[in-house]
Amino acid sequence: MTDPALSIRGLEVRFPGLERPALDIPALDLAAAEQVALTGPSGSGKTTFVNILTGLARAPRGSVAWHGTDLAGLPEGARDRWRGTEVGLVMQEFHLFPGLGALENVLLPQRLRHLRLPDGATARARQLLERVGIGRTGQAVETMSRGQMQRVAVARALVGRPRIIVADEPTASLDAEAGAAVADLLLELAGEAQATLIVASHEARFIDRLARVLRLEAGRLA
Ligand SMILES: Nc1ncnc2c1ncn2[C@@H]1O[C@H](COP(=O)(O)OP(=O)(O)OP(=O)(O)O)[C@@H](O)[C@H]1O
Repeated sequence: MTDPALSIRGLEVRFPGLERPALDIPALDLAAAEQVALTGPSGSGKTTFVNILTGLARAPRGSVAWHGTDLAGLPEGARDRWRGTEVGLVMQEFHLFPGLGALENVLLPQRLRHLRLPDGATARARQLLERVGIGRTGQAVETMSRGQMQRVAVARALVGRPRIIVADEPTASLDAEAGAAVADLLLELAGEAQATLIVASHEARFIDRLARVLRLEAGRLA
């Protein structure tokens, strides 16, 4: 693989009280724009891995390099800044801000990161909301259906043009129809943006649609 997007070497994460490492990944490379499922039984290390991949937690041993930046060598503040520009996150429980409309939710991370909104951010947010099928951009998010909420979260994840999109059980709390719509949007929009997509999921109907499947078993890639 020439110039992988992600290159992991010698990653090991241990927690107190556990005999074996929660994660033990000697080597893993992902190409840019690859679409990857992360799956495995409960307790196999998926959340731990997502936290390491997104820099929410620091790798205590080994290297986790995205486009040449080794997250293991960055302190927390630098990892947060890196995540803010490089990663779009979609979580199971949406993490939207109640009381604000869809458009303001999509723009909120941009507002917090930059002192003023970057040129074109509002236009791009509106365009993304239209793309994910949210017509009433001022509707307070807490009044939306769960499927609509997750579609707002997908638009928010993409608005800053991240090179990496990580979704943690994005369809687990949605019914089949809403889940399928969110899966379609994630695959299409990540593909169009040529972003590397990593989806942690238990759901066969989603996993089967991703080009590559990483299966964790007791912290190791099977
Ligand atoms: N902070 C922690 N302290 C101690 N043990 C932990 C900690 N975080 C995770 N673990 C342990 O590490 C292992 C992997 O946990 P992790 O949450 O990554 O699994 P998972 O595959 O995401 O599970 P699930 O699908 O149930 O969410 C488990 O044995 C868990 O109990």
